[in-house]
Amino acid sequence: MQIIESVAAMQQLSFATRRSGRTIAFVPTMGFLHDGHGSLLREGRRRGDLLVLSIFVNPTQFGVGEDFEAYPRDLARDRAVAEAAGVDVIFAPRAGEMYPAGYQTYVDVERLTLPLCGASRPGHFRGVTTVVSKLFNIVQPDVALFGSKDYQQLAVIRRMVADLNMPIEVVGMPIVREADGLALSSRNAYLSSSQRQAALCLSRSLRAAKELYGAGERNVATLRERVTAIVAAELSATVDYIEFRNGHSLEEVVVADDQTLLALAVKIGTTRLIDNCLLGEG
Ligand SMILES: Nc1ncnc2c1ncn2[C@@H]1O[C@H](COP(=O)(O)OP(=O)(O)OP(=O)(O)O)[C@@H](O)[C@H]1O
Ligand SMILES: CC(C)(CO)[C@@H](O)C(=O)[O-]
Ligand code: BAL
Repeated sequence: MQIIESVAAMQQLSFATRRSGRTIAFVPTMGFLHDGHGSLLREGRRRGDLLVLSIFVNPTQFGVGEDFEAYPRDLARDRAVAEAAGVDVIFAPRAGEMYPAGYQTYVDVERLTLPLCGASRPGHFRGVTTVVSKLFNIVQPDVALFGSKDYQQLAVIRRMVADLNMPIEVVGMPIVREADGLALSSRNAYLSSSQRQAALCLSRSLRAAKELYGAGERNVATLRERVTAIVAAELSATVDYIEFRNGHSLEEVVVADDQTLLALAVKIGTTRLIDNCLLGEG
């Protein structure tokens, strides 16, 4: 496994790989790897000849007062996880090379970025689509893999790839959870053990909404009441949003169907966690 920090060296390897007729699978991450990343890497290993993992804590997608500095980092551990997953190249650029002095170009997806995390984190998706475009230009993947834990991010990237005619297959992967339901997330590392217990209110409330939906409830107001009650029962939980949206357009819905996305963002103490499900799935 190679570790490449230079943009030029990564680009050279990508072009050489494609010229030789080999395919490239790409998993972009911010590091501090867990088995959610592991599932993307395993699928990437299956789909490409060269498997590239990027590790870059992207400053442009963090707002003022967010956790850019505190974001967990452990390159030594990530190396071991990547090696075990069969990664060929870790691309870990420095921020100064991705955003040198004079940098002023951004990619913006319009409507899909307005609600949900886009509303709570102004500028977040502009940072994501910008860095992902740059990474795509550097790594030149045939296929790129993203997790549906970040459901809106996946939808926004699919839109960007279609709108900008990027010749890349975007693959969305299911959410990997702990045995008790908690969605794996690098930010879970911020939680104390009591907060870790409280954080189960996210997955528990998704399950309850799915059960209610499965029993025939279609009224979003009723479904929302159930979810809100479960989250509100946790003293350390503060709701950022509880939203029922069309799983494709992300427009708000009042009558649920199988394609309705239930998306949550909840702060446990100061740690903001997200989770989601489609009401008709599973
Ligand atoms: N539990 C999970 N299951 C499947 N994919 C996941 C999971 N968690 C993260 N991913 C995916 O891994 C990729 C990299 O995400 P990232 O490095 O931000 O990890 P993260 O755990 O989501 O971190 P954060 O704490 O910032 O939410 C994204 O495509 C993301 O959707
Ligand atoms: C896609 C991504 C690597 C861009 O920085 C990030 O948003 C993430 O880890 O989901
Ligand atoms: N997992 C998406 C990256 C972020 O929260 O900034």
